[in-house]
Amino acid sequence: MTRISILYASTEGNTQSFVDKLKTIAESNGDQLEARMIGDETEYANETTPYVAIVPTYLTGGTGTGPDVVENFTNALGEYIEFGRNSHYLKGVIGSGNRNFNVQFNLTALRYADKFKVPMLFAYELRGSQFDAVKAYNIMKPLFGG
Ligand SMILES: Cc1cc2nc3c(=O)[nH]c(=O)nc-3n(C[C@H](O)[C@H](O)[C@H](O)COP(=O)(O)O)c2cc1C
Repeated sequence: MTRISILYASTEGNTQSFVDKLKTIAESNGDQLEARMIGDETEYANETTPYVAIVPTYLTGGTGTGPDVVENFTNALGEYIEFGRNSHYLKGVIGSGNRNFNVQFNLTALRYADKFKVPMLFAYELRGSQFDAVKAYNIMKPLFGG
């Protein structure tokens, strides 16, 4: 049995829906998936075991990709990863967004991967399909020894 650990942000429920799909897939494979949502109310804590971050994209400002871009709603997750030694346990980032945003698609996850020097594991759109969730699960599982 593999134990997969996820920290995620979800403002409108799409990422929550994707995480729920991942949980069902993990359970049907005899694995465990622990997922914690990180929001403005979350107390900082020291992570002591590996995890993957799943983050949607909410950006405004400038050209969308330059230095003047502003991250909205998902900052709490980024700050939580920055806290203490938490970034040392981050194994990679899964991101989402809406392709209507063109070059800004999935940009927050790309920015996190760059900032924390971890792989950008997988990207999907909105709630993600069952196929997306299976792919993401298969990419994540080996990172937890599975
Ligand atoms: C105000 C706003 C800004 C957004 N900006 C982006 C963006 O820059 N790039 C992108 O790919 N998706 C963008 N999206 C789409 C969201 O990332 C997408 O709907 C995502 O699934 C939301 O996840 P959540 O429901 O878990 O919060 C934006 C959505 C909103 C409402």
